[in-house]
Amino acid sequence: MTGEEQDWLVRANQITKVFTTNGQGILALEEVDLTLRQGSFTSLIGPSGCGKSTLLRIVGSIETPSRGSLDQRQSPRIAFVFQDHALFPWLTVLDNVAFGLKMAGIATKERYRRSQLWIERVGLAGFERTFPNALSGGMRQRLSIARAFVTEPDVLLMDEPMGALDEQTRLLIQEDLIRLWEETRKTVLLVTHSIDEAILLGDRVVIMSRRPGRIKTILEVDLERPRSLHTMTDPRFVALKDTIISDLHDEVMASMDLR
Ligand SMILES: Nc1ncnc2c1ncn2[C@@H]1O[C@H](COP(=O)(O)OP(=O)(O)OP(=O)(O)O)[C@@H](O)[C@H]1O
Repeated sequence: MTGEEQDWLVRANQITKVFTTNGQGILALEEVDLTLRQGSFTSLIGPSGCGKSTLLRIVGSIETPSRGSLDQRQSPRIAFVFQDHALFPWLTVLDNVAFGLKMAGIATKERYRRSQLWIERVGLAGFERTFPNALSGGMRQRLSIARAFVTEPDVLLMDEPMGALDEQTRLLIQEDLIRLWEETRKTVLLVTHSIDEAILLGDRVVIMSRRPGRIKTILEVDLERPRSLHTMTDPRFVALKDTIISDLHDEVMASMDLR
């Protein structure tokens, strides 16, 4: 058996997804196979509209495939981080983080202890009593990350979590995510438009073709950990980026009918 056959946690098999709007069918995904190995970080990249979010939602069981199946091993607990934060504006930072633990039936004292720990880990100490609308975009994103990690999920599904942030804030949060991931080794699927982010964070980068989305290429990221923002200047990083740019360029041009 190969490593992948032994260690998989979630496996999408031959997933096809058709959306029907106004009587018209849109083929979003076609026969996609994707395996998430336990403790691995997978980055998913591809042209706009190729079905990345749809695939992530199917992997997280919040969308159903039209054809194909999803296998999960050991009923993994799944948490999401989305770009729009999905925070509760009427709850403080502390209560936003504690919310998932409350739903899981964790006793008050313990859920505040764990929440406080994660608030500190993402650099929000001192903001426990603040409401989300008084936080900057970067702080809100940190809060979303704390909220996802605090529930100790087996699988973390992140859809463009840093898409709305300015470059400096994005770099800081990428650095935080590298550290948090290297400490916790969650199984992660990250959808991103950023090639740098995909390589910097990922153990492998899955490149999708234009719609209907299929898996075009899977590239292993052969860069040792711990990583930092300086990893981006490593010649292997630059070479990998070059390969991905060529692959994506072909797909984006074709998706716009520019070839
Ligand atoms: N609920 C829906 N109803 C109808 N069509 C949908 C729905 N969700 C997605 N689609 C369509 O499916 C295709 C794939 O969408 P999806 O959001 O998964 O792509 P994406 O690669 O994540 O895009 P982007 O990179 O622009 O965020 C698109 O053509 C989109 O319009």
